[in-house]
Amino acid sequence: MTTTTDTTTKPAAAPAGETVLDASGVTMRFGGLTAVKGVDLQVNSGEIVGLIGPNGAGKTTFFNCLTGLYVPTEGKVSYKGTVLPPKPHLVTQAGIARTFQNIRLFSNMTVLENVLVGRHTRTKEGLWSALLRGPGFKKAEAASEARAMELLEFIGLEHKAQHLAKNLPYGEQRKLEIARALASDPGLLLLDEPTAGMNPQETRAAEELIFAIRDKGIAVLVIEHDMRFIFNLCDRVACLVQGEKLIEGTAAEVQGDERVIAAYLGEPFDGAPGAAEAAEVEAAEQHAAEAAADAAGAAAPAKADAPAKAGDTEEDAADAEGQDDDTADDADTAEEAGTDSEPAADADSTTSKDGEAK
Ligand SMILES: Nc1ncnc2c1ncn2[C@@H]1O[C@H](COP(=O)(O)OP(=O)(O)OP(=O)(O)O)[C@@H](O)[C@H]1O
Repeated sequence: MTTTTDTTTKPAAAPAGETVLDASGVTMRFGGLTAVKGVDLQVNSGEIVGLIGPNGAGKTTFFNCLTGLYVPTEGKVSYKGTVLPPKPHLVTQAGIARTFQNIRLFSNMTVLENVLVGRHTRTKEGLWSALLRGPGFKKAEAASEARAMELLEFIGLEHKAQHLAKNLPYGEQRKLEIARALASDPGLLLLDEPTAGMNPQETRAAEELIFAIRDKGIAVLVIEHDMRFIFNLCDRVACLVQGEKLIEGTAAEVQGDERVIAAYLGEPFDGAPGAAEAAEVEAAEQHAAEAAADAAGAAAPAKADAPAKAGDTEEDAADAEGQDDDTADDADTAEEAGTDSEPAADADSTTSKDGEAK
């Protein structure tokens, strides 16, 4: 018969300063899209590290690479010096837990049961043992339940242990997710937008909770869009832009970096990730527009004095009209050509011009 073992022993808290997470050169491609590009990031014990970046910067994809949900195209992820296999359950077993951007509770289970689910990686309950409910199983079950209640007390929800998860207010559901993640006794907790949808009081409470988690010796890596929250909370902040790490530093360093501000405002800046690709696209568009404008000029009736060549505006055409004897014909020609050779910056009109030119 399979024996029941409760492995409730907590992993020893890392000594201060030990590298808990070491991600190096993590790259994730989806077909032609590089969502994460060569990202290096370390998180040390005793630290709260923030990961920020505009929408679509690759933050969640990076989390998914860390937790084995995605197999990175390149790079490796180590936890306390051991390279992690890209399998979520093995990553959890190793000591990394996470929450998700969207709440993923078992809504028809009680608060306590939700936390107990999070304990399963720390217990080994054999099938026979579970079916027969022998003394070993009962002991393990009681230990798990005690630990789950301890966690509920820690997040302030012990009085709601028997409530259905779906009946909790939003802020408490978020807390419960954190308790469930903590139930696997992690050394590193990854939080994906833990305060999304929270009111200011709930956000403040979440901040307190994360500090308390750090004080228990658990390192935290947190994605969040609420900058006040991030800069208040984190010892270090890394900013991703278009999949690349733009900057990493203290809250003050990152907060004051004008490239970060520009990235959030969507303004271009020298050396911005993706800037080279954007410049290539711009040059190609410019080239196509010039070619189309030339073709439009060539397609116009070949009158030596006709003004309707590429780049001429309608005003030019109208001026020329007055200088030409064949006024009616030239006016039509000039109008068409002038309209068709509007400044070449508009990619859509470039396409249609191209079509017409051919
Ligand atoms: N499974 C997938 N298949 C294809 N593309 C994906 C996949 N997951 C993410 N992406 C793309 O990768 C890019 C990064 O997405 P990701 O969700 O990681 O960004 P994010 O920084 O977390 O954004 P947000 O702050 O809005 O959550 C986006 O362009 C997204 O569309």
